[in-house]
Amino acid sequence: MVERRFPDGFLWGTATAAYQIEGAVDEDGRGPSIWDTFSHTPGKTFEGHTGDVACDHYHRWPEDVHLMQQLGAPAYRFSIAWPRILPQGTGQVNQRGLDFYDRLVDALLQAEITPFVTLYHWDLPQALQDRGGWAARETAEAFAAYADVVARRLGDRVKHWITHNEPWVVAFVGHFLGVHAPGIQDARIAIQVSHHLLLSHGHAVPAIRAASPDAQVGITLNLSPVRPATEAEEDRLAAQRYDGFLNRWFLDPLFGRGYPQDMLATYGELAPTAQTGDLDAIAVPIDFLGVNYYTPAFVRYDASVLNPLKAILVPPEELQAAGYELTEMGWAIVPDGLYELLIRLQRDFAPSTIYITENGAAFADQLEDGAVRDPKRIAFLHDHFAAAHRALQDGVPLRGYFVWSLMDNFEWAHGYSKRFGLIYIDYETLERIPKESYAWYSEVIRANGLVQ
Ligand SMILES: N#[N+]C[C@@H]1[C@@H](O)[C@H](O)[C@@H](O)[C@@H]2O[C@H]12
Repeated sequence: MVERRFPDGFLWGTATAAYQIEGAVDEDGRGPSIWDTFSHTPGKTFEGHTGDVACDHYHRWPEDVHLMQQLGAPAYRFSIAWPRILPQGTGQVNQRGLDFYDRLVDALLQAEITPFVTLYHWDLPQALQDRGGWAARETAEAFAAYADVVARRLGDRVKHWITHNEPWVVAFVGHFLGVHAPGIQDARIAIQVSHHLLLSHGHAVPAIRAASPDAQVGITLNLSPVRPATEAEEDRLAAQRYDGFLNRWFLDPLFGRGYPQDMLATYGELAPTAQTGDLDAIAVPIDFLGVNYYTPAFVRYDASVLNPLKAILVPPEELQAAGYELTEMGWAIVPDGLYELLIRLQRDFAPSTIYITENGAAFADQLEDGAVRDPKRIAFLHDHFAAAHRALQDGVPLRGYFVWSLMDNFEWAHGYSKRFGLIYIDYETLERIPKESYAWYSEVIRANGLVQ
């Protein structure tokens, strides 16, 4: 008995990203990316892990497509490695790189799986970083040219395009915190990078549409409801600033409102340099908003922090002491946060369509007697699916849900120490072992809903 049935045609899927699963970093003309450089820099990743081999998806993709087919998910979100297509970032196109994705797309369609293609999931060609990276306005133009090349090759078959994955992480984790590639720690650069990422999105959308008629084009943002640690005025104001930093800084310009005035005031002379026409380009209408949701942001005021936000995240141990269950990432498990986020997006921005382009969790998965029992992941997904269903019933235009991730993979600075997959990867043998959650999710897809 299906208690929470989703609409007919709801797109259940899984998600991955090129650098996290492909490996084959020196094969078929691929150029180096900033994550090749970063992961090979001592001290940057867990135990020096790199994406050199990853899950070897570059060679094992037929098996992976078969596993998707067996799962029964009608959609698959993956990213294209810019350095495979344009090894120098611009200029000479590497046909063998295009050929790989051409074969993958054809195999997905053959398996009746709808491809959702993310054009940028963090693996900037190192050659572009050497020329300033996302801090340079020229990289925004290079991205649009790259989007054009890919859409011309795949646009007859790929009809769902995501320009960027999580520009907030690219800008602030890669250029302010410095714990992601390229490892820069500069607030002014990070804010300027956020502008160039949005500008590149604005220039890529028309290029994609020109090359891929009737395509649906969107962008994926990492978004969270922001909750003050206490009801104290200073915490509430800090949460408001953090909401501006994390959510509204991207949502407002994408939905035609320009940068939020309160954040421009907070940033002061750190505010980005924009040219006439930039905000109009960024506000190009999109067909859907991709939402990556993992956990709320719990925030408290802290005058001692150097950045102008004067806000810090409540540490995981405090959340745990307050009764929240945590994932292996130290993120509080709050399914209602997904409902709260979706309702807020519908109320404040009213996107025509929303896809949850990532939701999932890392747990301490163990291979025992050839099987991986992951009840916590099943419970996590069940409760988040239920929250999504509730939002659907309250009118949110949710059209699909991609579980992060199809398989365990290279979790950026955490290397292979965090497992998010529905499929367990034995990194010694690269064997794929579907976890219990894989079978459970397959049942949800077959029933198109939750059965209890
Ligand atoms: N951490 N974590 C898991 C997951 C990461 O593996 C993805 O690449 C990102 O898009 C997003 O951060 C979410």
